[in-house]
Amino acid sequence: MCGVAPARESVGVIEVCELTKRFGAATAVDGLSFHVRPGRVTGFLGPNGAGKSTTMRMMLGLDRPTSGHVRIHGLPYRRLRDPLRTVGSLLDAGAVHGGRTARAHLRWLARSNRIAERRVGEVVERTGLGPVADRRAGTFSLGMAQRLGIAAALLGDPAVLLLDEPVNGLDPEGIVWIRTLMRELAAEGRTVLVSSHLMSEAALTVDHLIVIGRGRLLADSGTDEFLARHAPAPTSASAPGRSPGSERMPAAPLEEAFLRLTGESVEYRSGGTGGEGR
Ligand SMILES: Nc1ncnc2c1ncn2[C@@H]1O[C@H](COP(=O)(O)OP(=O)(O)OP(=O)(O)O)[C@@H](O)[C@H]1O
Repeated sequence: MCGVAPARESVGVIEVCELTKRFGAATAVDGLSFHVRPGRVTGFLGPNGAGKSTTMRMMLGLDRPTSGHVRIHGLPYRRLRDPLRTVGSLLDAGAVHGGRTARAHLRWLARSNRIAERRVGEVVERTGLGPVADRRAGTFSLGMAQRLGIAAALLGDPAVLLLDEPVNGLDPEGIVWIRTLMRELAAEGRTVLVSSHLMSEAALTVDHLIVIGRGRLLADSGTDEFLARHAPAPTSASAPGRSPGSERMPAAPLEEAFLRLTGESVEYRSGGTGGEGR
């Protein structure tokens, strides 16, 4: 899994290889290895504190791994020639200069990353920011700030998107919108990695699941396979629908399987040798 893949097999792929991050005595990420592939929405799931944000920060070169590495398109993030045009990310929607208008913020990002100015209008349109684009970002609701963060992520027309809890702060209409957008982005052939601590939310959107608990990999499988393997009992739910925004998977059994799996990991850790990890 951690070998160097031929360049053509790395296009759009995020390779996480034996990744570990310690903060002092605490282990936030513990020997994680998985691949995220293009053309589908991959859910990155785990309970609060499982290590999702820390892993995503290492993908973006914002945190340095204690050991192991991440490659995107076969390279560490810092060695990508045009990072914003390769990887778009939404980590902290609040990280915008509050005194600038949304449009000015996007223009500034475009200019400083050699991105064509016309992309600003395109992403404002795609994220529904039109009516507020000329307002100062400091006055935005959390939902609008989320949309601005997503507009910034899409600005460079990147092949890879990393979205950390993108539904946070969105109202029901916004949630349906982001779900549909993620499915469209995957259908365009992009790699979409979206973190959530709610399986019920992810179940409606993702094709593939990476589940972690206490920094360790618990599952890496398609949603159908995950359900078959971990759900407690067969359900009468019909086969998953595939149209954007529709009910894709029976959420309740998936939620139950997720709680069971992550619960087991907590039990295993606390009942283990003790003193290890966190
Ligand atoms: N800078 C830091 N210094 C110390 N500990 C940290 C730091 N960043 C994260 N941690 C710890 O690492 C662990 C993993 O945190 P992380 O934020 O990656 O989890 P998460 O899965 O994203 O959680 P959530 O769903 O709550 O956002 C937690 O125990 C957290 O307290």
